[in-house]
Amino acid sequence: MRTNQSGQIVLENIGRDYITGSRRFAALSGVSIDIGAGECVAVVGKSGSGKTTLTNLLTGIDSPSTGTIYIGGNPIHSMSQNALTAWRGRHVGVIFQFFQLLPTLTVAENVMLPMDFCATFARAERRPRAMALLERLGIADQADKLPADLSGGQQQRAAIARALANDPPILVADEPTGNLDSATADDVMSLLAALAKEGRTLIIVTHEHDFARFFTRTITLCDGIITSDVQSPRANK
Ligand SMILES: Nc1ncnc2c1ncn2[C@@H]1O[C@H](COP(=O)(O)OP(=O)(O)OP(=O)(O)O)[C@@H](O)[C@H]1O
Repeated sequence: MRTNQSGQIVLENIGRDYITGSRRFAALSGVSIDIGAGECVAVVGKSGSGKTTLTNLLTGIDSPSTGTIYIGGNPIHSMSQNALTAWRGRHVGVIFQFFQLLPTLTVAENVMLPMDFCATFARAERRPRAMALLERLGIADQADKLPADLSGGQQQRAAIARALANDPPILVADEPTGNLDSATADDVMSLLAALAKEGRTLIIVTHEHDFARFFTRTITLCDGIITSDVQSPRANK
């Protein structure tokens, strides 16, 4: 279990405006959240409510128009793009609906990429670490295949292994089960929830209400504003 606060996320009065021509549109406004290390948080809301905008801010893929974001004490709202990219590689694992594995690299090479990019592990340690992660995700036997040769569930497991490559304190997943059948989706969500129990912070955008049991907290967005923020005991403890 992690004991430090590197997984703590504090957003204060966040706004994100998009400007199209002469129109300014507030995709998020007045969003303040304090998420403790190890929380497993669902972000829900109708299409267009601002969920992806919020996750892009948490991963440093995007920056807020107003407000502050401190992650593990780092002021990511004020970092340069280069600093953000370096920070993200070590601190946040990102999981996407459509996996986004590089199609020309093997599964193991995909998992090694974040380690290669950040040089977090010595070169000789990278493949063994990738194999250990794939073993943990139950797909070590797929390591030398290309992503296209795997099922959707296996590809998402590979993407989770890649997200864990640099042992980040935070995982952010945008609709990670949106492209999977319901049994596979349940397996993937169980896996993700287990990672939160190790002390990682998990933020998961989901449309699926069946998954409420996996979360310790559910944040609902509507038109860019938080309309509810409910803590719940994790039922599958
Ligand atoms: N680059 C952009 N330029 C202009 N408007 C944008 C841009 N990105 C998002 N928006 C708008 O911001 C609002 C929030 O979008 P966002 O993608 O965050 O919603 P969402 O809740 O993730 O939706 P979905 O569930 O459909 O993915 C939407 O009205 C969207 O049209």
